[in-house]
Amino acid sequence: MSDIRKIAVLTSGGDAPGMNSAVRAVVVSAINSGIEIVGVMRGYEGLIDWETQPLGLADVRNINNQGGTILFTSRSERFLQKKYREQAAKNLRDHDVDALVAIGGDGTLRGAIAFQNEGINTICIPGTIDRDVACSEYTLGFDTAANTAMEAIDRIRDSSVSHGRCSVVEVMGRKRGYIALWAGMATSADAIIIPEKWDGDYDSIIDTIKAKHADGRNSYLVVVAEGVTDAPELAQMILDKTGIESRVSVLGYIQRGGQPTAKDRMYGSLMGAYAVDVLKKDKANRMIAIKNDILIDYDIKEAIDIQNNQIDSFQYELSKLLAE
Ligand SMILES: Nc1ncnc2c1ncn2[C@@H]1O[C@H](COP(=O)(O)OP(=O)(O)OP(=O)(O)O)[C@@H](O)[C@H]1O
Ligand SMILES: O=P(O)(O)OC[C@H]1O[C@](O)(CO)[C@@H](O)[C@@H]1O
Repeated sequence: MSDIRKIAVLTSGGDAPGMNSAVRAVVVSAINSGIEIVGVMRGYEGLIDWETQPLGLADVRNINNQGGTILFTSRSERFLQKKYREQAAKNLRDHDVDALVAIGGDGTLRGAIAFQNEGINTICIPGTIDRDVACSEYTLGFDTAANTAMEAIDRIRDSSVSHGRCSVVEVMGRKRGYIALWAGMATSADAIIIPEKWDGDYDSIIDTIKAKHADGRNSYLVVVAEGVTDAPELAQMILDKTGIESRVSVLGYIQRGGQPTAKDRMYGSLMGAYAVDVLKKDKANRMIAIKNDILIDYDIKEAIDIQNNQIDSFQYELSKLLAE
């Protein structure tokens, strides 16, 4: 019989489609196991201010299809300071909470590691559109974001073709190029610029566009991951060197919103239920992850030490080959 009687759940960092499914699965699994559950609002901020609400089955009914997070989220400057983490830990202890489930990206995981020092057992679920939690092959929200970006780029291309322009589309991803690679490959972009592979070779992009232009093509698509290069400067360079009118679209926050895909609902549900199982086994401070499409859990300190700044070279090379 597990010692866990009451748990808290929060979402933190950038919101990601699928977080609601994870919250729902945590709540339903906990209640089914006789565990009381409290929702912490606005991530680590709500933990510091004890902004919470008890969660019952009715609170999580019909939320699988909702974008964003019903618990709201934040980037908490205060949680970086030990005195506020102590306050948050005191709040949990004062309310007899035995463990915390934190759903978020690698920053949220770092927060959980710092929180471990305050004696709080935290289980993390990877939720971020960036797919940048290296220990896990998948993070909640990526599939929805990549599909949203793909659909937006499809629309941009319609206009680009009509006008005979080059579209430079900037997508999110923080320091990872997964959204750019997937959305770019799915829309047969002429060039995809991602941090893991970018060597600053603007000339090859210009040469590719010139060659296609000479071959009779009239529109072009370049997908750029945020932060790698300046999209307006790139568009200007394309105009200057090819004479082709170029326009920039920054997709921005539409990539974070919207109804989650089936994959994000499914993985959110699986990970949320798994997190409660981990607690029922009296495990502490674990990171839930997907490896070879199977759910596993790591010690959170081991999880953060897993680094992977690579992107699948086969996929990247194929994206170039298929950009005919
Ligand atoms: N080293 C740390 N110590 C304590 N808390 C931290 C640390 N790093 C991050 N956090 C907390 O975790 C919160 C979430 O991190 P961050 O804003 O980087 O988002 P994330 O979880 O990486 O998600 P996403 O990448 O999708 O935005 C931070 O706002 C901060 O409160
Ligand atoms: O919501 P904010 O704080 O502007 O953060 C934007 C960042 O969050 C993400 O959407 C998710 O981490 C990144 O892709 C992006 O760089």
